[in-house]
Formats: sequence, structure tokens, C-alpha cells
Amino acid sequence: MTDDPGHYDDLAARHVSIRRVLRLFAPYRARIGTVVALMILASAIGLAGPFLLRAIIDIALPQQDLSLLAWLAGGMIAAALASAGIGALQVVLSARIGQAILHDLRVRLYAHLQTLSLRFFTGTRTGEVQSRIAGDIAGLQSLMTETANELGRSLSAVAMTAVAIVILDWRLALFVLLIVPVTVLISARVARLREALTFRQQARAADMSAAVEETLSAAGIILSRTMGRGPWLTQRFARISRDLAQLEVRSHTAGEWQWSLIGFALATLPALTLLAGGLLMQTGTPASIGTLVAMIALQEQLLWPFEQLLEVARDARKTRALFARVFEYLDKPVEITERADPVTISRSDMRGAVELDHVSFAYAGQCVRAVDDVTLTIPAGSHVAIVGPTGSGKTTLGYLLARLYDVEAGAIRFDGVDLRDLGFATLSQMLGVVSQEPYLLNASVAENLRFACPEATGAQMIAAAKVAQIHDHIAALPEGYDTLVGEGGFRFSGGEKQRLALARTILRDPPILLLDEATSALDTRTERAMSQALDALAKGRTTITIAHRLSTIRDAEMIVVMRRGRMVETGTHAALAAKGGIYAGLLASA
Ligand SMILES: Nc1ncnc2c1ncn2[C@@H]1O[C@H](COP(=O)(O)OP(=O)(O)OP(=O)(O)O)[C@@H](O)[C@H]1O
Repeated sequence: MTDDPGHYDDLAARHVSIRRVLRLFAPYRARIGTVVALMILASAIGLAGPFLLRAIIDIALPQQDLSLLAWLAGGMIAAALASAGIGALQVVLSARIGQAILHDLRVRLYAHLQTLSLRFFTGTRTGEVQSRIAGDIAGLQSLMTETANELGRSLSAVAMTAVAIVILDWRLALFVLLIVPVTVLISARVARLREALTFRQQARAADMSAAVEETLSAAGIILSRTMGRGPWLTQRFARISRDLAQLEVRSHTAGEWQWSLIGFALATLPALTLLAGGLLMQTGTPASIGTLVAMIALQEQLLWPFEQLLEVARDARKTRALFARVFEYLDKPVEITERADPVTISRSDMRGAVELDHVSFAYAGQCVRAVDDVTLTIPAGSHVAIVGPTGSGKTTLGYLLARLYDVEAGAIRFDGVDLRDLGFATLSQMLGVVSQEPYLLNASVAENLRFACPEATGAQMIAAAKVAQIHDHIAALPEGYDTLVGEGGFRFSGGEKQRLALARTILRDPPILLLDEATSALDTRTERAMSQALDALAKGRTTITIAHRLSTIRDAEMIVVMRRGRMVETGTHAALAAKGGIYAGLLASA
């Protein structure tokens, strides 16, 4: 889809405008002003050279005035020195501005992606996100800093030189400047060609980073080894890499012969100028030899920045392709938003009552509701278990409780407040989640625990780990709490990861605990020990357990049975078992 040029044009038109790009520069107005002033100064000083040259040829040399010659030559050296010094200063300053702007953009994009709902992340490849934050912004970085630099420097040089050429001899100037529109036209064509290619190239680069991310991770390697698909994956990677290489070559070489034409046209200018100078000799007001030499020197001075300017225009279009990809993500709507004046509740005032009021939800593009008209009141401090066959909507219900998605109809309330009215901080303080596949950051055990509660003391951390029955294991490791957990927690077993995740949630001390199959990876002994710990922990807390293993939830005050998104049975274990319905069937098949 991203390869379709029509798609690209539409995307770029929707997200990128000059105004929007300029807004990124706005906070750095003063510094940009300084750089522009330096550029103008450098080009103005640079211009003195040809005029000094003319004076040497037309006055100092014919008159054999050595002292004037020394002054004029010294002036030429001083001008070259000053413009080189100012040029260097201006490069440093503009590099700093460019980096600052891109840093802002990168952080804005990261912060924006942090606020997007789970829907975005379940529908997007991780490698794609990474490629936009890292790859596209890095591309912009080199393009923009160089482009902005060149633009300023070349533009002022070209403008100044053009003025100087006109002052020298307007007739020759007219002749020289005639070539400008032709080259600009050719260059615009090449730029258009390369812009679309850049977009495709970045999309391929994202494919590549997604492929690496997906398959060169611990989980990816396990999958490819156990399925014997390593060679196939390598072939797939080779295909993406070859595509990328070809696009890379095309985007660098597209329109190359047109580009050479520009170079040729500019290279013929000195010869044509001399020819024109010769023709002017026939008129009543010929150009002096000094003027002709100075004119050619100025042209030399003009050609390089002019070529640079054309290249800048070409690269500027490439940046449009990169901006399109970055802005597309920046424009993704935030679905889960915090109200302007959210309700906040202090920890001591939280009770932990949960109420589901005719809650319904369907995943995007699905006509069947994953949760369908669920109404349930969970009193503060009670233990409710949610069971049901696979795919019945239990995990989805958990997502709704954590407001990872918003309900489509109905409402969920904690302590009588609609989740959509609660402040984000209050919500995450109220509900602690231990999910089916706990995720650990690739950091030390202590850092993982402190992620939940940065101000936790060592003693608090140990206490939480003890409750989660993981302290002895951590303490026995050579590096104890400083042990690195590995990518995704691979250093630890499934059961250990679950217990670490539990310890992490315990540290937050939430009044409502949501355990989604949280004890599924534990052996029976550890599970029994942990369930005692959880019982102790559950005192004064509301506990909602999403369970497959019915043995773990026999003591729940209420068991809710779900089927195809609907709540079909509720009651205690004894009552439901005696009733002989779905729950009894699940028990029988367990
Ligand atoms: N991101 C998603 N997009 C579309 N459909 C989804 C998505 N996630 C889950 N579903 C569908 O929603 C339904 C409910 O899924 P859910 O994960 O809530 O079931 P579950 O009861 O937790 O199952 P299990 O016990 O197997 O974990 C399923 O039919 C599932 O295929």
C-alpha cells in the first residue's frame, strides 16, 4: 500500500505543509536570525574579492603601483579569511539549531505515541514505529541540517553575486542569468522523481526494521529454530534488503542525466561570457578585460552555490517524504483522553468498589462484540472470578477495566466514578494489573520493581518480593536485586516472571487487583504458597481474577461465567457446580 505513489501524494498533501514545517523552526527564531545575518555577512565579504581583482588588473598592474597592489592583494586575503571564519561559525550554530528542532520532534512523537490506545499498537508493527522515530528523523536530521545550512549560505551567496554581476556589467549579467530558469525547471523535475522514491525507500527500511525486530529477538529465534524456518527468514530478509538497495540506487540516480545537463550548461558559461565580451567589443561601450575576468571569477563563485541551491530544492522535496511519515503518526488521534478537569481520589479515600453497567465493546472492524452488555457490581474488598471458555471476552473485559480501550456502550465505575472521568494517575493508582504475559523491561530486577513505584525503598521492595514468593530466588542470585532480567525477562522462567510482576504490582498498593491468569505459570506448590500470600494481600482489596484453572478460584465470593462476550452465569462455586450449567461443564472438562 505504501508503494502506491497515489497513496503517497495523498498522504503528503494531508499531513505536510510548509507552514507546519516552519512552525517547527519558530521557537528558534532569534538563533536562526543570527545565522542568517552571519551568512549575509560572509557572502558580502566574499564578494569583495572579484572587485579587488578588477582593481588589480585594471589599475594597480597597468600603473605598476606596488603599494596599491599590496593593499588590494592583502584585502583579498583578509576577505577570504573572514568569510571562512564566519562560515565555520555559522555551520556550528545551524547544526545546533537543526539538532534542537529534531530533538523536539522526536520527543513529541514519542510522547504522542505514548498516549495512543492499545488499538494503535495491536495494529502496528513495532519495527515500523521504531523506524519512524529513529530512521525517518535521522534522515531528516542529515537532510535538514545540511539543507538549511546550504540554503542559507547558497541563497545569500547567489543573491549577492547576482547583484555584483549586475553592477559589473548589466548586459553580461542578463546573458548569464538567462540560464537560471532552464536549470531550475530541470531540477524541479528531478526533485519530484526522487521525492516519491524516498518515501518508498523509507517504507522498505521500515519493513526491514520490522523484520529484524520480529525475528531477531529471543522469542523470534525460538520460533524460527523450532520451526526450522531460519533459511526462509533469511531469504525473506534478503528480498527486502535487495529491494531497499535497488531503491537506494534509484533514488540517488533518478534523473541523473538531466542533472548532468545542468552541470554542463553551467560549465559553458565562462566560454559564452568571453564570447559575449568579444561581441561587446564591437559596440561603443566594450567591457574592460578586468571586468571580463572579474565576471568569470564571480561566475565561478556563483556556480557552486547555485548548484547547491538546486540540490537543496531537490533534497527539500525528499524531506517532505520523511515529514509525511513522521506527521502521519503525530496526527494519529488520541482515543483515550483525560478530561480537562478529571476526578482525583487520594489513596486513603479509595475503597475499591467496581461497577459494570451494561458494558459493551467490539474490536475495530469486528461485527461481533467481544464484551456484550455485561452488568456486574463488585463490592469493595470482595473477590470475584471471571471464567469462561477461550475467546469468551475475559481478557477484553480486563482491558476495559484498565481503560486500555474505552467502552462502546454502558459505563465502568470505580467507587462510583466513571473511568472516563477519572484522572489517569488516579486510575493507575486504583487498579493494579498482573497480566497473562507479564512484560519486564531489559533492566535489573530492582529497576523493574521500581518502575511501578520509583520512590520504593529497598525494604519495601523486599517486602513486596516476599509476598510474591520471589525474594528467596532473587536473593540467591549472585547479583541479587541487581541481576539483569534480559530482553523481555528471558533470564527468568514464566513462573518467576509472574511473581516478579506480582511484586511490582504489590509495590503500588492498589485497592483493586486484576489478576489475568496471573498464576497460570506456577507449579502447584508455588501457586499454593502464592495464593496464601495473595489471600493475605487481598484483605481490604477488591480482587478480580480472570482464571482458566478453576482450582484457584473456588473460594471467590462470586464467580462470573462468560460466553461469547456475555455474562451467562453468576454465583458461588458450590451453587454453580450444583446448577449443572456451563460452569459445571468447565469443571468437568478441567
Ligand atoms: N485486538 C483484537 N482485534 C480483534 N479481535 C480481537 C482482538 N483481541 C481479541 N479479539 C477477539 O475478541 C474475542 C475475545 O477475546 P479475549 O482475549 O477477550 O478472550 P479470552 O476470554 O480472554 O480468551 P482466553 O481465555 O483464550 O485468553 C475473541 O474472539 C478474540 O478473537
